[in-house]
Amino acid sequence: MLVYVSREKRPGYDHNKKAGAMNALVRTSAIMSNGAFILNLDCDHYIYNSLALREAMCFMMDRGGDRICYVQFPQRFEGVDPNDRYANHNTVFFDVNMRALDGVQGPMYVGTGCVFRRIALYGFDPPRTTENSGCCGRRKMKVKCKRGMLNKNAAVEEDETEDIEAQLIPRKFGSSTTLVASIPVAELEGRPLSDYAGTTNGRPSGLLTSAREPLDAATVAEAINVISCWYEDKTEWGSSVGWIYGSVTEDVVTGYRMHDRGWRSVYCVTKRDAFRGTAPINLTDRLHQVLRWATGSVEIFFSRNNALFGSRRLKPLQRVAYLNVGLYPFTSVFLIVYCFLPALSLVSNQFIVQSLGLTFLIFLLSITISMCLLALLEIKWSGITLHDWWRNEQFWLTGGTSAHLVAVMQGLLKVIAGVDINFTLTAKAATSEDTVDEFAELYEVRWSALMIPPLTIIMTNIIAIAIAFGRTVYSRVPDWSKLLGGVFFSVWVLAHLYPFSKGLMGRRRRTPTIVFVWSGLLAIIISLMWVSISSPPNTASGLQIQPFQFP
Ligand SMILES: O=c1ccn([C@@H]2O[C@H](COP(=O)(O)OP(=O)(O)O[C@H]3O[C@H](CO)[C@@H](O)[C@H](O)[C@H]3O)[C@@H](O)[C@H]2O)c(=O)[nH]1
Ligand SMILES: [Mn+2]
Repeated sequence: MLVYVSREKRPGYDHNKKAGAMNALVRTSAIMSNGAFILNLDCDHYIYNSLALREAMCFMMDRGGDRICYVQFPQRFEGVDPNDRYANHNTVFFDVNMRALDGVQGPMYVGTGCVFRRIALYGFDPPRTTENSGCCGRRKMKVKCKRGMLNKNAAVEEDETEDIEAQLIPRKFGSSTTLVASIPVAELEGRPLSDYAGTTNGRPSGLLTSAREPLDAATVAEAINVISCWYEDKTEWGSSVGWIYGSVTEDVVTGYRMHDRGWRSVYCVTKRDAFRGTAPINLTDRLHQVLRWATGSVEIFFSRNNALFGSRRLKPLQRVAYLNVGLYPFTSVFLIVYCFLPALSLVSNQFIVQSLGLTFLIFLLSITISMCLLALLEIKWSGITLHDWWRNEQFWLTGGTSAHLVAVMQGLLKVIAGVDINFTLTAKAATSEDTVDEFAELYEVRWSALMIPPLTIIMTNIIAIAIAFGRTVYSRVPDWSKLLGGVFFSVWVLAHLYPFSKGLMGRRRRTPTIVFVWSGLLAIIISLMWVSISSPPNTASGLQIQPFQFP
């Protein structure tokens, strides 16, 4: 059965974007087919490997699979330039971070390519879970969750509480009795088979083979009723049932709520990509996409979805992972300081520490070595290429100094002054056959204020190098090794921002070098001016310049 659904939208009713659309779909499909499992794909993604669905079912239907809320597949993209200039494939995220999360409590939900268990979406608890307490969650307690209205074999004494729960149902799921009646059915059909030794409340075999009755007019009318725009009024849809509203990254929040209830999720990487989609390859679009994600993260940090307030069912490491999701945009502040520091020390001719002591060198060395080992481990373990990793590092700095910073400021504005956050949909690449260059988008330069901080960093570092160079050349005893040491850090920053500067140059591939030569010349001229201005006035001849000494 294929049904195309278009929900009702009206002025005066917030349609809640994607989250609202998904909730409407969940309800209307409950009436029409009530499948126990739901695949969610974005409009810019498609199925590339139909067998992937079966793999998801294997996890869900396996013994113990009834505590899995969703199976997430990696996002893979088409139409990205072969050099992957702005790390659009997000390889490090999808092949390192998400795979690592699979060993904790499960990967985050990333919005597309995800198979859900229907009743997990309804905001129910998993059948059983573990509560962690004590230091670092070392004390564990197995919990069998009461299934509330789902528990059909409830003891007679519980009848009274069930009645109360039954009365609350309209408040939770809305007024449709058909919808409410479909919930226990979906729960039963989603269970693993009962003939495993370990399953206590499995599904009798053959249950799913029974024929479905064709839709009658009454059913269709009910299916339309549940997607009318006032259906959600005074219900818990969007607050604790279904996709959660009010965030620009509704996916992370929705997945978090499930993990918080104690559900597990699974990451499934198939040999042949399960799904494929498009990604923005233009610098401006990419920066705006990252801005939206980072803004969502800051929002999460300042909301009740901050993992610090999570329940005890969240595994300690999973809590740390979600904390990181909310915190990472804030690192931009430090990142920006780090990008200006090399320039500052070149200009002022001072290193960040007064003297290079042994302890400092040991610290520096051990941190550097452990970071290198970490990178090596990530690359070896996940099988990504060095190129993928390097692109990711580069874009981390580009996004970190631009989008993340703006996201933090936007988030603070929202929290302190209540200014609302708008976001633009991620631009979809226009794939027309007649364009000569497949990656024309890549070279399109569209100005955005987000580009100012990285651009300033580039300029400052180039000028600083020129100043230091000029000073060393004109000093009586040139200290070249010191210059080299200082320049190294600046060049390291510049190397990270190379794809960004390429993005500003537009189409002609020759341009970057020319512009670099020009900006280099410009910076040297500025530096010479600086040197002549700052030369002390009491020198005898014109060109004699006092040597600069390490303080
Ligand atoms: O009013 C709306 C707006 C968006 N969508 C859907 O939301 C998807 C995501 O929007 P897109 O502009 O493609 O954003 P991306 O940055 O590509 O999306 C990533 O990030 C989003 C926010 O975290 C997730 O929702 C997505 O699943 C994830 O692919 C779209 O494909 C649509 O299917 C709607 O259904 N209704
Ligand atoms: Mn998209």
